[in-house]
Amino acid sequence: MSGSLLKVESLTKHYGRGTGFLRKTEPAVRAVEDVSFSVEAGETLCIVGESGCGKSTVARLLMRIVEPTAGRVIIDGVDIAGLKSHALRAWRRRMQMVFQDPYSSLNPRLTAGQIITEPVENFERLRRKQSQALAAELLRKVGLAPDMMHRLPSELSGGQRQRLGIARALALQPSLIIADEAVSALDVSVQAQILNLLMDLQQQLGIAFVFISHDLSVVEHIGHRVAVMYLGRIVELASCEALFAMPVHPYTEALIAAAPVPDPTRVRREVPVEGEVPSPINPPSGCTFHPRCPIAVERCRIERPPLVPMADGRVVACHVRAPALDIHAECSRKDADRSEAVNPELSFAVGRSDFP
Ligand SMILES: Nc1ncnc2c1ncn2[C@@H]1O[C@H](COP(=O)(O)OP(=O)(O)OP(=O)(O)O)[C@@H](O)[C@H]1O
Repeated sequence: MSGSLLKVESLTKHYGRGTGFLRKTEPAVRAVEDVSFSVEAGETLCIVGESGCGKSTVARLLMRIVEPTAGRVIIDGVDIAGLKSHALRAWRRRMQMVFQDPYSSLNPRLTAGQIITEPVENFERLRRKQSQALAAELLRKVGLAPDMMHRLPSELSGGQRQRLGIARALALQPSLIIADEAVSALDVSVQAQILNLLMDLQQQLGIAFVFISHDLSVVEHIGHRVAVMYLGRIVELASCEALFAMPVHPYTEALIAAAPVPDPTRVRREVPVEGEVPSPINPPSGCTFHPRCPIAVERCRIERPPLVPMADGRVVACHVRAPALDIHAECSRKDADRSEAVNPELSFAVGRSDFP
């Protein structure tokens, strides 16, 4: 995985809550805990999970809008934590963000043309003709007429504004775009247009996406791989195809079962997930999903399950469905009994790992 465009290693963010009543230090919000993944050039990695599971905090950590409590974000081999202002600015050209709300994320006083060219003008001076040509080119790229460059955001529809947000993100020719709920505020038909536009741009320009969404139908449409988050942690990371065909973690299974099925011929198992999402201030012991899990066993209450690589390349954190093997104990047993060449139980654990 050394050639990954983006590598995230054990990323953790605890939001401090300062001192409260009677100067007692209030416990931190454990928003993101030990999150690791990688993204290849031209790939779309989706991050899904219920509200409050830490998706947007991951996005903010990737963009260095907030500082991590621990862990590393490495882009093209460079750890962004070590970058000082000049290098950080240069690096920011490579990673851009598209936000959920196309209404509030665009400056209402600037024209579409100024909005698009502003990021470039932060780095270099453009002549009037150059900026007009750039705005026209990028508007065309996102399916808008070049003469829209003279309009204000208030004169555009929701879908047109989101296209404008994408054009702005493209202006610096990034290799990675972080899209945080980028289509959630749009009508379903406009959502499909924007998703198709993002996929076309990926094909043409080889851009990678980290696509954050709570909507599984959107993820199934656009994703190559999917990371499922629960209470700040990744519980399953798999190819999109494998995840939807056969979810392994009981939380993934419940999320997919709860999502509306667009195809009536496709039957999904009913897997109810009961109870509320616990607080990230005082998360449950062991597997944090255990209080809501229909298949939890005693071990789940005590021990946190590690992410275990499976034969099809996915990683899953579940004591029941993906039990971690004690490889050392297994090897000693094998040394003692050399008559058996291959252990069929061990073979499942050898697959492509998403650990950096
Ligand atoms: N600045 C902050 N200070 C304290 N706690 C925060 C802060 N930002 C987020 N949190 C908490 O961190 C946790 C994760 O929040 P985050 O916004 O990352 O979740 P999310 O999965 O993106 O949710 P949503 O889908 O609702 O946007 C939540 O419990 C949230 O309340």
